[in-house]
Amino acid sequence: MNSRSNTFNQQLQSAWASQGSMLCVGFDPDPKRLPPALQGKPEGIFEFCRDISDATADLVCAFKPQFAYFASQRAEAQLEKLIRHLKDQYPHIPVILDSKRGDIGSTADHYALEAFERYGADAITVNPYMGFDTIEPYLKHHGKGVIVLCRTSNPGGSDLQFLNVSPNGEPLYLHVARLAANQWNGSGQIGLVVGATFPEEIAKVRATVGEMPLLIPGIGAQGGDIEATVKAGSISGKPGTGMIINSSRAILYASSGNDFAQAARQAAQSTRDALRAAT
Ligand SMILES: O=c1ccn([C@@H]2O[C@H](COP(=O)(O)O)[C@@H](O)[C@H]2O)c(=O)[nH]1
Repeated sequence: MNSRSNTFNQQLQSAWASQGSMLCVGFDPDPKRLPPALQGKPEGIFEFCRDISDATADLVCAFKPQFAYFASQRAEAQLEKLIRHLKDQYPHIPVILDSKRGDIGSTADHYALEAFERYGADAITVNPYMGFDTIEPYLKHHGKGVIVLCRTSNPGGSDLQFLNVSPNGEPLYLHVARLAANQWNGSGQIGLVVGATFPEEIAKVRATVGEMPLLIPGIGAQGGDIEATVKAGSISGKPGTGMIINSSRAILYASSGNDFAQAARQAAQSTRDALRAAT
């Protein structure tokens, strides 16, 4: 990042203010669910995501491509092209590469290069299970966002994240939140993933981490409650900030027809409006 570029955090603050939205549109392009006009097209995945980004860019504070959907289809070149399109057309909207990386430092160095230099993402999601030395390589990329899994939206997240890990009975996810806020965030680059399916835990995380940005997946297809989520994650005195609330399938597949982009816009608009109404 050159010294004149905005950091991920600055981009987010500006996007919350100028877009008036905490909605993040997630790109999880399932080849079986592409509209008829794009099925089997060599760049169908790119075109699908591009058209949805163009239809929703004025409604969002961030975009979040999910790496696995591209890699499983040998469509990494389409992911590169998509992020280039997003950065060219919507430089004010941060792009979060959701790849949930986690490995020893020497390998993490390369995951960081892949995310920030190859793909040009503004932020990445990472798994904290292997500890701080596996997160540090991402932080060397000054200004880039590093969003750490904390309390994930899936039911099985409770298998580990709810285990008590301290004498006062603190669950692992809160321990991660405390570490992230008090020890790992000297450079202000860290955010946390907390699922909309667990609003009580969102509130506990918010109480632990102050104003740290929270990436919140789980509304839409996973059924998370928008009102409860916004209430739990809000920052006192700063409405409309602090949360990047993701919806992927409910927006991408709002229509299975060739009108997919208009339908995605309508779904994104009503989600953005519901988030605003709950703020
Ligand atoms: O705890 C987590 C962390 C990440 N995700 C990702 O978010 C989207 C959710 O998609 P929907 O279609 O809106 O359910 C997807 O890319 C997941 O990999 C998550 O769901 N939960």
